[in-house]
Amino acid sequence: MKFPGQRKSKHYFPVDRRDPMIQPLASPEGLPPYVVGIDQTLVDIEAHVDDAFLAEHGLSKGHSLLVSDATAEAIYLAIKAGDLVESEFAGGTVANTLHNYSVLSDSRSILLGVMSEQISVGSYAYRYLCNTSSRVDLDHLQPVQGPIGRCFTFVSQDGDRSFGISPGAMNRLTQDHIPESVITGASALVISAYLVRGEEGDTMKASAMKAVALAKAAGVPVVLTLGTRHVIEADPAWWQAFIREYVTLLAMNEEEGAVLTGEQDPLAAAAKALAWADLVLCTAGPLGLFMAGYTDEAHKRETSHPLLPGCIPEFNRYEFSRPMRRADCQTPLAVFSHISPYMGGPHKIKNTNGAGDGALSAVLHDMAANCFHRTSVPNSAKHAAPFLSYSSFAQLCKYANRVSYEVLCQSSPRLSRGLPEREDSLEEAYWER
Ligand SMILES: Nc1ncnc2c1ncn2[C@@H]1O[C@H](COP(=O)(O)OP(=O)(O)O)[C@@H](O)[C@H]1O
Ligand SMILES: Nc1nc2c(ncn2[C@@H]2O[C@H](COP(=O)(O)O)[C@@H](O)[C@H]2O)c(=O)[nH]1
Repeated sequence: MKFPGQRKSKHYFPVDRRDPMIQPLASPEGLPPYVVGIDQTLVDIEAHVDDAFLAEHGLSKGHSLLVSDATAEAIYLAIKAGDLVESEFAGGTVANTLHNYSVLSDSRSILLGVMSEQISVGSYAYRYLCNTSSRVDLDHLQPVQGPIGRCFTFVSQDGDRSFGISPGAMNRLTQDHIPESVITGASALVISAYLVRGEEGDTMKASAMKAVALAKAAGVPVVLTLGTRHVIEADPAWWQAFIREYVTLLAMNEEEGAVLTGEQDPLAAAAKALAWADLVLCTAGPLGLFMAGYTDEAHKRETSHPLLPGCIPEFNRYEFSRPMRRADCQTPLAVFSHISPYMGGPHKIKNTNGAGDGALSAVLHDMAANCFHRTSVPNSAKHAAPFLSYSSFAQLCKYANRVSYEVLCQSSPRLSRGLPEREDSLEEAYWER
């Protein structure tokens, strides 16, 4: 496993070097960690359109809506006829996150979902497989009759994107394709709110529920990304109860946070969501991102950064602490952190698609690195308490933000490579410009 972000030596732990303190990895528990995720397998078909096109096809700007087969066909014909298709690339919010996690960490992740049984060269299923990192293990995908999903991704002139989803067979994952040992052996289980959005007869929701129940019983952190506000606003109370019951890490953007919590301010939304989740990542577009979580009073660490104003005054005071589950804290202390976009954001944003997924993959990488370090160096002072991540809230924000920046600089939501090797430390890259 590659370390999350290049650091100065004081932060560096030599997981790939011989070290007398490192215990031999003899037991099956000592195998390298992996992250497992469940997603609707779909391909993003990107087209640049104006707002009139969205209105004509009943799409909602900035959101993801299901479309009927007839609408999908009309859209497809229109974008082909207008020569508007920019790219066709593997997508799916969880699959993007796993792909990016694997690229960043150079480690294995496992994707659960469906895949067309018959694949011909050039088909969407073929493209999906070609565009997925070889570090993402696809061996557990369920073979199905019929096509995977299509996600028409419309990029507007202002860079905003809207999705029209033609599901195909993407919601047909059945419970017998949720292998118990794969879930219980993972460093984290990643799911999205999209998984509950199906039609009569779809089995995806029940399969996802089986997985989260297994993860909870095994103490595996469940990571939920909200995906789009439409799914949440249909029943915020159901989601609050679901998060309280199952979710360790909640990832959302400020819009999704607003419908879940009723709070427009991303910091206030993150703080409110702490009533249900242990750790919250709330991205806020040009405002950067916020993290909220718990640490034990005994392990709190004060920041050396300037204290920030906000709806919670000096909210970042303890951002040098490391996140813990609330139930693992004797005296839980709520901790908050914020970071503005890396370098103020790219000079030119190519595509905001997947910027939030990118941030989440960085946090997952840090969590998995923590599991790896715990197994490799169990006596390390780093594991004096059951922390959820290797790094502090402040450092997690920095890394997540850095990865989002990388996604904004390219046209696909999936990283084509890891972070630049010559970036000696995140700090230096920040301050040297
Ligand atoms: N317009 C922007 N300018 C600078 N940074 C941005 C911009 N939009 C997004 N980002 C960066 O990408 C991250 C995730 O973006 P966001 O749009 O909030 O996620 P999502 O894709 O989930 O809606 C932000 O936290 C920020 O770091
Ligand atoms: N699994 C699903 N993924 C979806 C759906 N609608 C959109 N998406 C994917 O989201 C990413 C962009 O993520 P964001 O962080 O920028 O919002 C994109 O690649 C789409 O494939 C869906 O219904 N299900």
